[in-house]
Amino acid sequence: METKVNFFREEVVKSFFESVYDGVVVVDCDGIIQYMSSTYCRFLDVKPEHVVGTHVEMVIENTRMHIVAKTGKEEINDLQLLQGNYVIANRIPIRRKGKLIGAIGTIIFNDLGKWQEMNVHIKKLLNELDFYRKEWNETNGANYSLQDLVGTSDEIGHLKEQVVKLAGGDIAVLIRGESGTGKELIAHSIHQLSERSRKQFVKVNCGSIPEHLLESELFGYVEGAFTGAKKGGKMGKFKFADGGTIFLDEIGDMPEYMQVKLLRVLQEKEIEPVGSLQSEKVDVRVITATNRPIEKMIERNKFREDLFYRINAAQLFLPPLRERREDLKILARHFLQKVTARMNKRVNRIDEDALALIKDYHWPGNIRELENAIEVAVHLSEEGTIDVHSLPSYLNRGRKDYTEKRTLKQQLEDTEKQIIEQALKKYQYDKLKVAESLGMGKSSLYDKLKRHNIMY
Ligand SMILES: Nc1ncnc2c1ncn2[C@@H]1O[C@H](COP(=O)(O)OP(=O)(O)OP(=O)(O)O)[C@@H](O)[C@H]1O
Repeated sequence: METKVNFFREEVVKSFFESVYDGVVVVDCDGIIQYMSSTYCRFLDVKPEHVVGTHVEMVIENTRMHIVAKTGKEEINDLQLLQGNYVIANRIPIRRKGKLIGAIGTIIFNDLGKWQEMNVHIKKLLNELDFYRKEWNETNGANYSLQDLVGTSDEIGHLKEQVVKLAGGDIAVLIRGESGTGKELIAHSIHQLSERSRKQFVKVNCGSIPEHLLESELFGYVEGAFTGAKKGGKMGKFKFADGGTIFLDEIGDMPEYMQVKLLRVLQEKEIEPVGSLQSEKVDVRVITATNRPIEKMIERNKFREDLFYRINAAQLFLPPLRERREDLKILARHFLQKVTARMNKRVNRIDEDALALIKDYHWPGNIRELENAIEVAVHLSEEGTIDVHSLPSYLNRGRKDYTEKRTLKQQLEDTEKQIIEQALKKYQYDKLKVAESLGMGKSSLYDKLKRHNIMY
């Protein structure tokens, strides 16, 4: 009688599992499958006798059964990607006399037609969510802070001190430096450290927005402002950043008519959306960045001097990577860690020859170029080590050209050019100061500027 009841009980449980759920799996506390319903086996195209005794991760993709069987924390209505589609998964721990002995998991995808329809809908929504999340982070979030600024050189140390000093208060900061030196990272850090950090950080790349759209992007527009204007109008970036910080990247690329409008906004602290007759107050801290020689542009009437003084209450200068070579090693290692974590590939060494090559190269694209080079190297590396062969070949070529094909005179000329360019940047293109700092007369400086074809 007892065996009959047991047999009956087992059959009831099995039929229940088979009819109510589209898939049932039971694992022990080590994640080993003890039971899998026949519908689940059919769905995964496996045989029950092959899966029992196997670790669940070997059979079911994206499973978390072994985790629930370890932690004892149930997971209800989780979306799990299985065979290219999402199913609803429940994972419940099994306990005997209070002791965790495994877990039971169920999945539902019931009416296949309906479910596929819903799947398409879910995937579309998840894709959209992903897109908006990225977009939001890119434009509205200060994703970096001062801790992300890697480097042990005096230049970086000094820069960090300046950032801390300038962050508090509402002073307008102009960040200068070649492309890829970390200007955006500094802008994020200033915002993060300021009293405005709980409000928006809004980035606008003045160089990449088509000229005719820039005004409405920055200041917004009202309904009916122009053909194609959205119903209800559109909020501009300045309004969006209200209470927070706006980062105007590539300010040197701002068209001249917009420079006038921007100056007015900075002076009056109010914006006028396109098509509106009324201005609106905004409270925004302005941080700008450029890699262009603004002083020279002012001389040529390409940039307004009054705007320059508005945005330039304080200035931070980011030296190019080739001028702080002592940071190269630590930066290369930093990017190695970052890239391997993202790619899930184990590469934990950069050998001495590869490091020497990295230190020799002149890095015209600065830190961004270094980051890309390390990413390539991680892809190409073998046996967990980056060597000279895994680094992009142009690093090698650069060194050969430089040392083998150039005469001493040419190399001295190159160095002279580099020193003058650095001094020009340091003294913001004030030729008198540059000449003084280099111990030469102004006319001799002009001769060299011409000879080296340096723009000034
Ligand atoms: N000191 C640093 N430590 C770590 N990462 C850095 C550092 N400086 C820059 N980076 C990284 O280098 C990349 C380029 O930096 P960023 O975009 O801030 O440069 P940028 O000067 O604003 O460039 P662009 O002028 O082209 O816009 C980013 O991925 C940034 O995180």
